Amino acid sequence: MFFNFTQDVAIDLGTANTLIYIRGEDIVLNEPSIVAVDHSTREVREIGHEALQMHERTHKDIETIWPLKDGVIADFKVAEQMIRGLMQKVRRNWFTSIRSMVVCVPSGITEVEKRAVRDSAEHAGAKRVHLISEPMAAAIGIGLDVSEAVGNMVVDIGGGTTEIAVIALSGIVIDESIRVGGNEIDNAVVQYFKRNHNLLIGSRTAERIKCEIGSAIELDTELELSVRGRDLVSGIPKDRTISSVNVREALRDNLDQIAAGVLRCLERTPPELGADVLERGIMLTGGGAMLHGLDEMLRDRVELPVYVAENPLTAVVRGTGTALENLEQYKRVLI
Ligand SMILES: Nc1ncnc2c1ncn2[C@@H]1O[C@H](COP(=O)(O)OP(=O)(O)OP(=O)(O)O)[C@@H](O)[C@H]1O
Repeated sequence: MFFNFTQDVAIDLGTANTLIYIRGEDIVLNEPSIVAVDHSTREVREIGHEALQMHERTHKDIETIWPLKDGVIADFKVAEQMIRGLMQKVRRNWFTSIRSMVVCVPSGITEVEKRAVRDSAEHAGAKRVHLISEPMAAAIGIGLDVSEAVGNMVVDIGGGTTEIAVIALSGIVIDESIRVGGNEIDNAVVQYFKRNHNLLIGSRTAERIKCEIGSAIELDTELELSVRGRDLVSGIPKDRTISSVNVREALRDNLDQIAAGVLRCLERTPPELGADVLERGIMLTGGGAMLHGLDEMLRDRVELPVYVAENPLTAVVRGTGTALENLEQYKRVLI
């Protein structure tokens, strides 16, 4: 009988979600990038879904930590514990070790930040670590041939950052990473209802509002949602009905920043590649691409075709997984 005690894995280590792909299998894990630790001993209590259940509901002995901020590792030790813990959830058996690990990172990452990712992956048990930039992984993940002498523009809207890139000949020709993503948008929703409606809501409620009734364009029939928060006048929890019109207003500044980033990249794109983008359109990936009407809003602003990828949340890990499966073929796209 043959036992294989090594695994090759691809990881989309995201600000909001971590996804793991195992060579020869598929995406085997998709969990929020959060860890609950004991406040005094710093021992890990829960990782992923279980830790998210505790978020904003903890007492003084438990702390929930998102170890990544703006797409990069902000808490090295916790990031390492998270990778180790999530790998344990998908490990075939106790003896299995990780041979190769491909990890995606934002395109604007510094050398120090790259080092932090490598070290975390190595400390979590990976013997060989390769890095790939997020927009490149997203492009591969949605099936684009990145090696062609043709320009493709990808906009990956994640939890911490929006990565905009024009890719051709296995390289990134133009890129921009802006620190606006789903978290910033949720925060804008919290601030909006606090300032304009005297209603204090938690970040998870803000995210639910964004996903359920948030939109980038006017709706034929505007929507309403009942939410719970603290009434800042009476000081007690209340149910309130909020409208999609208000949510859109809350999102406006952040969406304007994303549109401005796309326009800046287009202005810097060499004309031949710009012509390719005009023909092929701009592809949106990442969870933020699922915001209702974002493609339409961007289409109006940049006057180019804009499409949402089929599975925007898994595009990056799929591309990272494809690079892992074909390391030789993709060696030029690895960092
Ligand atoms: N329907 C939706 N509408 C708007 N935003 C959404 C929707 N579904 C998910 N999101 C947002 O997508 C974000 C997560 O996306 P994703 O998993 O691509 O990010 P990430 O890879 O963790 O982050 P980063 O790439 O910045 O490190 C969250 O902020 C989430 O709120």
